[in-house]
Order: sequence, then structure tokens, then C-alpha cells
Amino acid sequence: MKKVLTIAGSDSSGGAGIQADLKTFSAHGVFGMSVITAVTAQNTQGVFAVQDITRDVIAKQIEAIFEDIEVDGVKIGMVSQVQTIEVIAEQLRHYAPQTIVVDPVMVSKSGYHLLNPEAEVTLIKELLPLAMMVTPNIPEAEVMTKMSIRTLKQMEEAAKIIYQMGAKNVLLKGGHLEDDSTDILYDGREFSYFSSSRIATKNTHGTGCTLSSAITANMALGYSLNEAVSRAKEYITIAIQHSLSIGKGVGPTHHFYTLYKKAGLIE
Ligand SMILES: Nc1ncnc2c1ncn2[C@@H]1O[C@H](COP(=O)(O)OP(=O)(O)O)[C@@H](O)[C@H]1O
Ligand SMILES: Cc1ncc(COP(=O)(O)OP(=O)(O)O)c(N)n1
Repeated sequence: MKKVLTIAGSDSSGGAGIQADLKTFSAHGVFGMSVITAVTAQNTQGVFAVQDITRDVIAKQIEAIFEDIEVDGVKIGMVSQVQTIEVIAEQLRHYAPQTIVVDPVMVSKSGYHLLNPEAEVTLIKELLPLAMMVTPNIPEAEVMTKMSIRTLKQMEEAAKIIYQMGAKNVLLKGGHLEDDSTDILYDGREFSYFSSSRIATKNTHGTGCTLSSAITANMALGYSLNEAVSRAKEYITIAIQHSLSIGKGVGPTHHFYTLYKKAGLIE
């Protein structure tokens, strides 16, 4: 069985962060492991408190995993603070796993800064050069490139700029645009496009976490980069189509729809 690690924050409501990542790994038939960077008190309506985990405990979690278990893929999500990023980068440079997908989580849909703005530069400098793929959404790409992104053409321009920052591949997600949801992949030479019709739902909590985890799982399973993104896009689209009206705000997506359907657990 392939073994995949998420280095990210905990979402108490289970829709995003570590919880979304582990559900996604399970749905892909890979063994999920976690290094927790921060604990958030969060639900479908907002983020109410964050406790960052110490540098030492983050280092120890990474060490505990890599000293014992072969890791087939790593996804990085919420990294919160400069010191958190520095210790993750230090440890990953040491253990050098082949597949690292960086989701540069900055601000939650509810508007909470999950990454201290002072740490934005450190994230770019320390984590992007380690990444096989970086998966910014449009607001994150705007912060990284300092340009406004409203069109597919501007997405392409931004992807080229982010590529120059050191990631081997850039997947710029189009979930925040108004038209179809088109994500674009740039590998330094050409663009590939992954499109789905926009699904009319408010329940999109954790979509970015889920997509990057699904890409990591598919890469660990041996799919090519393009195939991994294509399969992950299909997975997130189904998860959004069958998203759950849990809570009073932005509900989570459904990670197990296809599996439950096949097992006859749902109509
Ligand atoms: N309403 C929607 N309908 C269809 N796909 C969506 C919708 N919202 C987001 N997506 C898709 O979900 C994935 C995550 O995108 P996005 O919402 O941009 O990321 P984030 O959660 O990081 O803000 C992308 O593949 C995007 O195209
Ligand atoms: C602990 C934690 N990590 C990441 C996020 C952001 O998740 P994302 O997939 O970008 O979805 P939204 O929160 O923006 O809906 C999070 N909220 N919590």
C-alpha cells in the first residue's frame, strides 16, 4: 500500500485541513499519515482560534514518520508561521521525498489569515523550490505575483511568474472565477487545462485541500502528473456535486460518494 503524508493544520469541523486530506487519501486507497502544524477552532461559519504547534514538535513528528516509514508522497497545507515553514523545509531537505505538493494556503473562505502575512515570502522562498507542484487559488496567486487575475490569459501569465519562483509545476485553480471552473497546469513549457462546469452550491469548504491531497495520492499511485491532476479534478468535481449541507455556513464536500454508491450504501 502506498503511504502518503499531509503536513497541515487541523480543522475541528472536518471539512478542510488534515481531516479533508486524510479522508481524500482513504478514498484513494492510500495509507494516510499526518504532521499537524496548527490546531484551528473552526466550523462552516468561520475560524475562531488557532494554536500553532511548536517548531520542536513539528520536527519530531516529521522525524518519527521518516525514520520509520517509506513515504510515497507529501502534501503541505496550512503552515501558519515563519518558524513552521523553516522547520518543515529543513526536515524535507534532509529526508528528500520525491513527491511534494505544496498548497500555499493563505486565507480561508471565511476570511481568516491561516498564514501570517509576514510568512508569505518565506513560504515562497523555502517551500516552492522543494515542490513537484504548487497549487495556488486565484487570491493566493495574486498575492504571490502582485498582479490582478480575472481572465484565463492572466492566469497563464501568473502561472509563468510562479513557475520562476522554483516549483517544477504550477496548477493555478480557477474556482474563484465566475465562469467554468478551469484549473491550468504549467510545466515550464506548455499549459494543460482541466475544466468543469461551475456547480451551483455554497458547500465548497475544503475544496483546495481536497484537490491537492487527491493529486498527491494519484502521484504516489504512479500516475503521470497530467493524469494525477485529471483524476483529482474528477474526484473534487464529484465531491462538490454531492457536497453536504452540514452546519449553518459553507458546508464540506463528500469524499466517499463514489465508494458509497458502489457499495450500495446510498441510492
Ligand atoms: N463551484 C464550483 N464548481 C466546480 N468546481 C469548483 C467550484 N469551486 C471550486 N471548484 C474546483 O475546486 C478546486 C479547488 O479550487 P478553489 O476553490 O479555487 O481552491 P481553494 O479551495 O484553495 O480556494 C478546483 O479544481 C476548482 O476548479
Ligand atoms: C486547517 C485548515 N487548512 C486549510 C484551510 C483552507 O482550506 P481550503 O481548501 O482552501 O478551503 P476553505 O477553508 O477556503 O473553504 C482551512 N480552512 N483550514
